Amino acid sequence: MSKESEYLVPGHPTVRYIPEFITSSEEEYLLKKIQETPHPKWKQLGNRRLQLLGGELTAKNNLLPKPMPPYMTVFPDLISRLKNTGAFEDSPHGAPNHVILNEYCPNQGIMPHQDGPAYHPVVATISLASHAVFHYYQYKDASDGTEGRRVNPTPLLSVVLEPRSLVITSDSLYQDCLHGIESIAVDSFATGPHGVVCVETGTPIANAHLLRSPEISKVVQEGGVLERTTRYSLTCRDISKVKKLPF
Ligand SMILES: O=C(O)CCC(=O)C(=O)O
Ligand SMILES: [Fe+2]
Repeated sequence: MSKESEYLVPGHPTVRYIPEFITSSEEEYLLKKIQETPHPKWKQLGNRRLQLLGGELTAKNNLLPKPMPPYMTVFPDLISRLKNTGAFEDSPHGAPNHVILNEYCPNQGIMPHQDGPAYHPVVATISLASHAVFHYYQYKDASDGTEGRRVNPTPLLSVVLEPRSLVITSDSLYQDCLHGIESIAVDSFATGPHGVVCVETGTPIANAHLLRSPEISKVVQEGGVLERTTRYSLTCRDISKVKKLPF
């Protein structure tokens, strides 16, 4: 499914955006299961909390495997559905074996970062409950003599992630670029000479024509604001090295 050109973000063959990857009733079910999770399963970070599904990474980038919750493997069986997209065809296990469940309240985001070498370079992210504006960034050219790798603050590419959508990032966009979400409560869009841009970063929204929700696509096409509510995301990847357990 993901290989179909209708889902490609123009100019970026390494991003596929698939709206309505899950249904509203599946979303409702997943949110209920997530909200029922016992408190100790959440890891509190400085500005958000998360759960690791499928196990933890060791210092040497091995996965210490643990069973996934039934909502990933039994119903709605998101792992099989992700496998069916074809995105993990060439990955070591042919399917994701690790998922980060992130919770973002309004005003929470994630700094531009790279996901690191433990993973096969394909990431599939399902969004639940709220939209997000997801930015991909490049490093600045270090040939200007500066030390270290500075990030160009203007995103290379920005996409709107609707609730229930899937976004698949792979290849050079995964390996060479960074990605992040601004820590704001309201996303604003304004019309300009080159179409609608995200006001925060000044970048056009590359998947505007692929959006499915009438409310979101109206704002992204005509300008306006989208207030964030709490968003949950399931970031699914395949960790190459899996530690064998002694049982
Ligand atoms: O929540 C998202 O959409 C992105 C999460 C992410 O980049 C990560 O967990 O590495
Ligand atoms: Fe990430």
